[in-house]
Amino acid sequence: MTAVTTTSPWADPGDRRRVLGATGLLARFNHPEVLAAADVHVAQRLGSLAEETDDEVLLAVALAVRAVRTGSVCLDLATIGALPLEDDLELPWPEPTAWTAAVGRSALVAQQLLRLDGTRLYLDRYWREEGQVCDDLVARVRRDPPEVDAALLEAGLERVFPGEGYAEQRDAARGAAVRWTTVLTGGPGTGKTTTVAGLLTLVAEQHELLTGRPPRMALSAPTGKAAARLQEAVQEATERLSPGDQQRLGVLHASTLHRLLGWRPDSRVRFRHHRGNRLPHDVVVVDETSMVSLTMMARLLEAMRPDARLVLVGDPDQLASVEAGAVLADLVAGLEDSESSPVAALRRTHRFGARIGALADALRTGDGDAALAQLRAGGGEVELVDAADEAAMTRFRDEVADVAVELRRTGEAGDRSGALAALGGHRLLCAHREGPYGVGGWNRLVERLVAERTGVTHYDEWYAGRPILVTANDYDQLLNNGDMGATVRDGDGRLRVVVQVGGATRELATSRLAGVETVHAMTVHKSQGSQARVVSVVLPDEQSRLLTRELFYTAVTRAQERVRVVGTEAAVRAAVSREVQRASGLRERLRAALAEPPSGGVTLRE
Ligand SMILES: Nc1ncnc2c1ncn2[C@@H]1O[C@H](COP(=O)(O)OP(=O)(O)OP(=O)(O)O)[C@@H](O)[C@H]1O
Repeated sequence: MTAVTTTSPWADPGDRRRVLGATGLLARFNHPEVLAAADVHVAQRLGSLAEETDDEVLLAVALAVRAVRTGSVCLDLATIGALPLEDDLELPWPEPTAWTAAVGRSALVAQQLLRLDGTRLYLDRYWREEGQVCDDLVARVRRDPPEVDAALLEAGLERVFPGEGYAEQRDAARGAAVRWTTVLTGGPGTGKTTTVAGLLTLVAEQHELLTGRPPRMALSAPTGKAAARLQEAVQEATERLSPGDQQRLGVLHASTLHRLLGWRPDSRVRFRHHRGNRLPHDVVVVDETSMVSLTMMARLLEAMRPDARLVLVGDPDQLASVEAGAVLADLVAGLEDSESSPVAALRRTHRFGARIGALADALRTGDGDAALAQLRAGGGEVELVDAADEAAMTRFRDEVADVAVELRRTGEAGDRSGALAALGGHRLLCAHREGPYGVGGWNRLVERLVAERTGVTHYDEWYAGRPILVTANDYDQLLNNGDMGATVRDGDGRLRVVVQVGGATRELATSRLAGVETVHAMTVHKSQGSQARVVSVVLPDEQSRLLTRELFYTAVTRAQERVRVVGTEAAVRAAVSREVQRASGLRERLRAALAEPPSGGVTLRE
């Protein structure tokens, strides 16, 4: 059976505060495993606003606040009582049917501070956003398709995606060319970016024929790092097109979704572009859509012109957004079975070896036996290092230290390209930040091993060979949260940091870098959207709530050539069987809406 965790890695497991004034069920559930103090406070506040005193209703409110805090869009009253808790914590969960009825009678629901849909309970804002995403998408899917010249399209498809090797991408692009909305999914290396570049050429060709001018195209991604990577990947894919197609596309720039929609100094969730001031673009591509939250998707959809094409690209099996929602996975599940499905799935891998692909597939489908079989099959591309085998662990630590020693050697010699090659050659990924399996512990261990080997200790924050991770967007230095760099010694003895930003290399004085951390090891969450030749994944203890299928899959698929998993069989099985489930009603709303006949010309909300 599949275990389910609703815990998000962004929940605050450290919040052990208890609310002194809490009574009844709120006090009972105010436990680090369930309700944080903030959840209780919000429930008390809303309760007093609406003069709601029912203990079970107030518990539901606090749990709805908790749900959003841990990545869900809503709270499902029917299933929340089955939440697996550590320490076999026994809690007096209300009986779901009576509980739902009590919530339904509440003044909070009557006053629309909360919304109840079946057994799903929402804070009003998320209910509205989910409804808006559903309505806007259904309207887009049902809109009359864009005009295309079929003969020109077919000729273009044959030119851009020639032969059997591109058949899957050709089909995906053919479908996308005749739709306003496309959800293009696929694991790493399945050719998504190649498909996007080819599709944009074809769309440009059609647009020019129809309007006599080139289309306005926008490339975007949820983070600066992902946007830089998208721009680089599209550039590379474009270079493989014919000169005529390259000219048609021109030079495309990518930006963050926030920047595309237009920052507003007065709001984090409202933008310059919205339903009353739509984006001017004819085509908008969003990469890494798995990292897009429900709120951001709502803002994007309302800012899109109905007659502009939207291409959402991503891998729905990866970890979802930091904020509430698992929108990409919901869109795929909610739309893929409909007659007018805009989902195009790429399955054939063009990049990594068969073994990594097979391991990723086993993880994606939750097949623990197949995952272990791949990990134990030998051959080097995929490997399991048994955490209980001391000799194997010593070898592993030595190999990790080898990378750091190479960074140190190249860094001391001022060898920029050597240092960047060492940095990009290997990535050590952990689930946790701290603890015995965490990033902090590994960083300290590696520094100690390097000190033992080289005799140089790391008392200073900066040292030649220090690998760094940029942890906040730095607009002055044009650095993105997630960029990585290596510290090298200059001819004059001073330390400099070389950072790979997109396709270019930048060099900065250490004093100019504010938000950085040492990155001999990094968390899987931070590794999202980046890749390395060799990846080592240190699995935490099998009890760890962070150990999920999505986390494991995301980690493994960062590898281009080789992946090494460090852990026990029990940890591998625990990871594969534990899926993150974020409660949301989006997929059901989409299915229900698409199952209904169109109500005489659906139009986009104005
Ligand atoms: N049909 C194909 N035949 C051969 N090689 C291909 C094909 N499609 C893409 N490739 C190559 O495979 C690699 C991965 O392609 P691409 O970057 O488009 O995939 P992706 O899904 O966007 O990858 P990711 O999201 O992991 O970066 C590239 O080197 C690309 O040139």
